[in-house]
Amino acid sequence: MAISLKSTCFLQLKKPEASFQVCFFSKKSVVSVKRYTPVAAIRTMETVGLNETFTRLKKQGKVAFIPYITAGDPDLSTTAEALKVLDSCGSDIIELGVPYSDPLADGPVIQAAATRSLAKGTNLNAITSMLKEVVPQLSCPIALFTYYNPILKRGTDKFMSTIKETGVHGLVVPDVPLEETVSLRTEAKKHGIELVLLTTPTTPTNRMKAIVDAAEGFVYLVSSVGVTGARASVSGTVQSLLKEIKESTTKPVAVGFGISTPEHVKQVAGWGADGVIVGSAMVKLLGEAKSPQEGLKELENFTLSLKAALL
Ligand SMILES: O=P(O)(O)OC[C@@H](O)[C@@H](O)c1c[nH]c2ccccc12
Repeated sequence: MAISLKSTCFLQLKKPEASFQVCFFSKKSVVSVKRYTPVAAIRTMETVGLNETFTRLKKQGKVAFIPYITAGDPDLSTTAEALKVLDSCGSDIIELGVPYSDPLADGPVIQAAATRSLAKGTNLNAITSMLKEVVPQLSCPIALFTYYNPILKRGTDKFMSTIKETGVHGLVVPDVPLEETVSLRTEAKKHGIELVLLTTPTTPTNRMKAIVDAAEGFVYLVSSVGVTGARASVSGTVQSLLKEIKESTTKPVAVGFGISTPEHVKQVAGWGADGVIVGSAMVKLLGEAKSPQEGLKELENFTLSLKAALL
């Protein structure tokens, strides 16, 4: 028996111990086929967290595909649809960026997306309202992506409780210095939020080890110095960086920055990454399309092409 999970449907199985096959379709082509027993299917419907997602994928010998998009670009209703498209095309975790006025680590594509989104009036309250509607419809966990200032403005405890209520599992804060992560980690843990930390090619080994020890969910390895943005190739140093990090932890390591083609995805997965993150190339498709519908269609095709590189 094969059903498409695009429509929410509940199977009435006469024999609860029976298992059934679920095909995940997109554009009438089967993206992946999974066999479920009713309990597993129900568990899958309730999204598991970041680390548990990596554990499940590792058991299957798979690498996580992790797209990033900026909330509110071109608008929040399109973001809601984009999350569902990314999920149905097989994303394993989705990074959702909170637009910020001074995105110092972002390149021109994501900076422009943040500017467009802020000009539309996007704010954290509108994003959390949208997420409360959409997260229950997703099968993969969300990691919210924000700079540190919006957290400080709202207050760390209030910020964490606010995002927890939306069903978000993870948080990535690219500009929080390691020394200031103690309070952030305490509040995140208190609210059951996995705080992802980043290490870069220029991070000294001892500092990298401290970052890796403190990271929850996964370790984000930034592939190259500079800001976010699609690059013609991914730096070969990623392979040795992954080896060095994996010698000091069993935590999953996902690689981001510059990855923008199926070849890049396959290459980084082949170097031993547990996850591959693609942001600017996704954001560009959505934010610069002639219409939201066209952007969503391009996003779907692009996501399937990148996901296929991991199947
Ligand atoms: O855009 P890229 O080069 O594909 O890199 C991923 C990146 O967009 C995403 O993870 C991200 C968005 N903003 C960031 C700021 C810092 C580090 C990472 C990010």
